[in-house]
Amino acid sequence: MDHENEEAEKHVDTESKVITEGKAEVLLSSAGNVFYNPVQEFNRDLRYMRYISDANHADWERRHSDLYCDVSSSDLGHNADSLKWFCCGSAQQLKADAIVAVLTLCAEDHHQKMCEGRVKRTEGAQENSSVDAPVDKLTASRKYEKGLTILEALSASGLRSIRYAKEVPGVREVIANDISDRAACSIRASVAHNGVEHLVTTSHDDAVMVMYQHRRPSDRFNAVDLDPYGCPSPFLDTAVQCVSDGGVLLVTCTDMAVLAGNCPETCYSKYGAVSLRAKCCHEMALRIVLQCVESHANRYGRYIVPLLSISADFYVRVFCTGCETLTLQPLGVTHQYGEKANQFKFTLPHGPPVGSQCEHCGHRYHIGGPIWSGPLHDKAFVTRLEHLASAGEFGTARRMQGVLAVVGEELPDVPLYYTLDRLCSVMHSECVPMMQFRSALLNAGFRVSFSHANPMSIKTDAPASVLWDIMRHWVKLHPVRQDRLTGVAAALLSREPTNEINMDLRSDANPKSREKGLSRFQENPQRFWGPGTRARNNNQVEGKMEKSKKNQGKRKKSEASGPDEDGHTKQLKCEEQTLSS
Ligand SMILES: C[S@@+](CC[C@H](N)C(=O)[O-])C[C@H]1O[C@@H](n2cnc3c(N)ncnc32)[C@H](O)[C@@H]1O
Ligand SMILES: [Zn+2]
Repeated sequence: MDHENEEAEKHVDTESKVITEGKAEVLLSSAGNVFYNPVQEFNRDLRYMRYISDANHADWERRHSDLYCDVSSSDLGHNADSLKWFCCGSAQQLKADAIVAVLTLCAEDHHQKMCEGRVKRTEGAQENSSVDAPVDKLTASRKYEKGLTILEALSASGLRSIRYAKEVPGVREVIANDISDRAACSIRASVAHNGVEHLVTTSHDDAVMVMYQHRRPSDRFNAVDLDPYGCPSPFLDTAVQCVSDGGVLLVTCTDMAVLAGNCPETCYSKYGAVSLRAKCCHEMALRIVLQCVESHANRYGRYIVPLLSISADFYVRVFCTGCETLTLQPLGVTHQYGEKANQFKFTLPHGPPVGSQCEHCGHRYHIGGPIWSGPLHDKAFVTRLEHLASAGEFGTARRMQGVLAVVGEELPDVPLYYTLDRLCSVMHSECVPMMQFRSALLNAGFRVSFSHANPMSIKTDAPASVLWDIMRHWVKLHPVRQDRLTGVAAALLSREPTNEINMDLRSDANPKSREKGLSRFQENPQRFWGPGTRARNNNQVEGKMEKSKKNQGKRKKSEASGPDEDGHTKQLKCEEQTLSS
């Protein structure tokens, strides 16, 4: 046994517990000085799902051409896809207040290739639907000299890295890094315990340094996984530089309270965007993170393509005084010209899109953002993940299928959403059955979908005036008590509807995922569900972290308490009524 392993043995004492997840076993000291949160299994499961990136990845092609020499290279775009079976999907954290974004990073000069690749793939999609073949020839736990390189920058127990090694085919090296000496020892011991020393390298360093040392294009990683305590901002500048072109960055944020509008000023200082306490705050949180990563990437002539962006479903109370109508103001306008998919010109938009007072209720506005307003997910990527999830090889497969199905149904071009319970509570009205509300939107010629972030969400391209007219129509049929007709409700109801509303039920109002009875929205899975606490203080760095713990503790309290009891109960009651009908 070498010196490092002896050290590892010392730290992982006889009291240590063995935790099994997927094909990995990690040894954790019973002192609790290394972070491990069992409720993140779903998150980790999705990361191990092999997937096909949307990027036309020349580097990947070069590295793997001899691995996959039996793959025809006639359709470069499509085969690059096939070659890019990869380790990590991403994910919904089964914890409160967490979001995850999986992005492909590309250099800007890569854009043209990518656009061409996209077109080719679309054309060839039918005849090439069996893309699973090449990766199936590879095995996990075996080292491929030209295989994938993966960095788990903040590894804690090393569990993810070991699972990457044991469950992902075609890996060259996984670096499991952590700044804590206890964590590093624990990783070493678990790596030896699992017999994956040939694949997993333990690194005991500051994640920022590790990533800076891999900025050169030839040294970059195919995948970088960031799962910090709270906010990933300190790591983003280096992370966007050390991911290869078409490679993947996985970002987890557990400071949802900050992102969801509880501390807009903190959000601005960390993410460069103001968060809002609105019902759509979870999607807004994702969009804030995406714009933050994108702005870091842009500094280095790179851009992002979001593959999957998931928010854990957690209720946040809203204190806005008006009707909460949303309006988006673009910061730039893109015009396509010419025949080619990548020929754009950019102009400044006109604005602002609203007056000083809301046209529906007369209240004033809050301004939040900037946010990423493009698609949150890549459809092809999500479809692949759904296929893999339905193969059912993961502990959380059922949840995966449900969440991915809702994600796949989300309207890709409609940022943010309303929630039906909130529309009803603004009006002080009886709850509208969800299917009836959705039918009214469809009958009026608009599109509607759920968002995975909220079971009561209404994501639609209908203007707010149509939503309020549906509510006015509903209130005509189900009158509100006179004594409740005050404030915002009175202002909204003082106007006659201008759109003709038809609430007749339609079968297409019921999405497939709901029809199939999939487990679409997460439930609180167990006691102590949440982001997990930091590992116990055991070195200087963690000592420093402790100092800020007090402040975080204060914040956590408000996060953890989440919804107020009344609000939550009321929402659930309304949900039960509207969803069941
Ligand atoms: C939330 S835990 C990671 C959990 C892990 N990814 C999992 O799935 O179980 C965060 C880890 O980041 C480590 N850490 C904090 N700052 C770091 C830094 N600058 N460089 C490397 N590791 C760091 C901590 O020691 C801790 O183990
Ligand atoms: Zn209003």
